[in-house]
Amino acid sequence: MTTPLLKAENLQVAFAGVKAADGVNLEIAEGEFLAIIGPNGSGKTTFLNLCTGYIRPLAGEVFLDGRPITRLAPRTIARQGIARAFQIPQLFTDQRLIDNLMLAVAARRGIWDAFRPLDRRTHRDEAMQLLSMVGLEDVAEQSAATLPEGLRKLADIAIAFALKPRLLLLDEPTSGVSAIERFGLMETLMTALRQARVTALFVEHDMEVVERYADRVVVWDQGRVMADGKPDIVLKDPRVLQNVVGVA
Ligand SMILES: Nc1ncnc2c1ncn2[C@@H]1O[C@H](COP(=O)(O)OP(=O)(O)OP(=O)(O)O)[C@@H](O)[C@H]1O
Repeated sequence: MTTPLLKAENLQVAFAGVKAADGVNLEIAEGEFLAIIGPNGSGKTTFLNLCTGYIRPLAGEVFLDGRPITRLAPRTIARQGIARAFQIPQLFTDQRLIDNLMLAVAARRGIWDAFRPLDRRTHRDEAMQLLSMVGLEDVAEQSAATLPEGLRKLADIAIAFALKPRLLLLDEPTSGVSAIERFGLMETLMTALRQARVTALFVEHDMEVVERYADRVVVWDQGRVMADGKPDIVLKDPRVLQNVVGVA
């Protein structure tokens, strides 16, 4: 049997008595595109925080490629291959887009290289390649502040790719993006993931996006996984319809 890329085993977390993870078990295979859905406050973001080391569980383990990462620092986990893109893009808005990308490349390579003229050229080339992966090469010189939300989301994804991750965690990639732009953003994301051979997990509230793009959907409820399977089956489950989709 092949080792899953990510494995969560019996994760437990409580905040002031509220169980944000109440025995989470989940495996993600290499190459999967997995959606996490669930009501507000059910523990989806907490799970991403556990995988990236931002919070530590009271009990349980997270394994990357069979090796425990649960108690490692977030930057160590990032270096081992887990990157993250946020619901609110994490950009330096007073900087040009290309500068944001060059900083991300420099952070991976070792920041001091960025100040040597020769290395600056390599950083710039890699930054442009990352921008072209998500179709943003034409706005590279623009200030990040001037970009619409959909393009900022793509820029944040390009920054996550700068880490050369094996697993990308995305918190609501389509939130704040107009209905018209949503599918375009997802198409670009899917192409970039395939091209870079990156496995991904995304938290999503838009069921049309989940149905159209996810290979598998995992449903969270009160800090637990309540359903797990193919979108066309899970999204028809009456319990899921009632608890998550809001249709009785
Ligand atoms: N740092 C924290 N301190 C205190 N309580 C927290 C913290 N993080 C999460 N919680 C609580 O843990 C529970 C799970 O929150 P979490 O953000 O993981 O849910 P979620 O499913 O991502 O919700 P949403 O869909 O609204 O983003 C909630 O009751 C939340 O208030």
